[in-house]
Amino acid sequence: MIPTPPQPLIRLTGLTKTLKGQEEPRAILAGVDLTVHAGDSIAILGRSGSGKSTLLSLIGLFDRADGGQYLLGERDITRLPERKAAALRSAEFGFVFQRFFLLKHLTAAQNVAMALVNGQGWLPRRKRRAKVMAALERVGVAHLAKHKPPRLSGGEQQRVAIARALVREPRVLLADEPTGALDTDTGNLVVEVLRSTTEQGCGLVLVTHDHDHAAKMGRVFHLSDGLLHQGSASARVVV
Ligand SMILES: Nc1ncnc2c1ncn2[C@@H]1O[C@H](COP(=O)(O)OP(=O)(O)OP(=O)(O)O)[C@@H](O)[C@H]1O
Repeated sequence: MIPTPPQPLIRLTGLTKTLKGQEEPRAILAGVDLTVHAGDSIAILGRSGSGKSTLLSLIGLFDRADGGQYLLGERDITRLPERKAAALRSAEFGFVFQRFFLLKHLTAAQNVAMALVNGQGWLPRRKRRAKVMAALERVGVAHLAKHKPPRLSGGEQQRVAIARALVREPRVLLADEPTGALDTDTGNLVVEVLRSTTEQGCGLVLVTHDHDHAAKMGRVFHLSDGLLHQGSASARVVV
């Protein structure tokens, strides 16, 4: 018997987004196709303003596409109303940004625990603690659980932010320039940490300007003229 291929986590087909400002409407995404399976790691490269963050915000349900189709598993969520989108966003996605957005008066563990408050109500203390410590452990900073952000390096803070994104066990991690504020070595470490999350079945979509970081992902796409072109990290699409 031929095994059935696994169901994709995400399937985007012909996704479009046009900006309707005061000037002429401008197509930012002109028909994006992308499939993400469990355990996939995907890099999206592209020049500044090409629409990478726009695409990530559509995938993460911060915004909705104008056209095309967005399937999450088998569910069509192309035109989901905001209330439902918010619930799905916190249940299914983890987000990592260039800035860490940690609360400086809370410890690393408390920062990670904050993500559990909104998503799952208050879990019993012991369960909450176990989840928080497991997330910190996963990114190699459990020993810093009691430290507050001002005492942590940039790379350590970003790892705490990744733990915060992982603690609700998202199906997909969306990272927008997560190494933008870090030096080269620290950035490399953070990319390794992000890549390692896919070993436990998380899907990862990384937006980056760094071709070396992109090359560490399983698939590399270039966004240009509103379309995703699959290629290698070194192949620069002429725009
Ligand atoms: N809310 C908005 N209002 C007006 N223009 C916007 C808005 N959001 C994005 N844009 C424009 O849409 C285009 C795509 O922006 P986007 O941030 O997605 O690009 P990007 O590839 O992520 O860029 P960068 O690499 O510089 O972060 C840009 O020209 C940007 O100026």
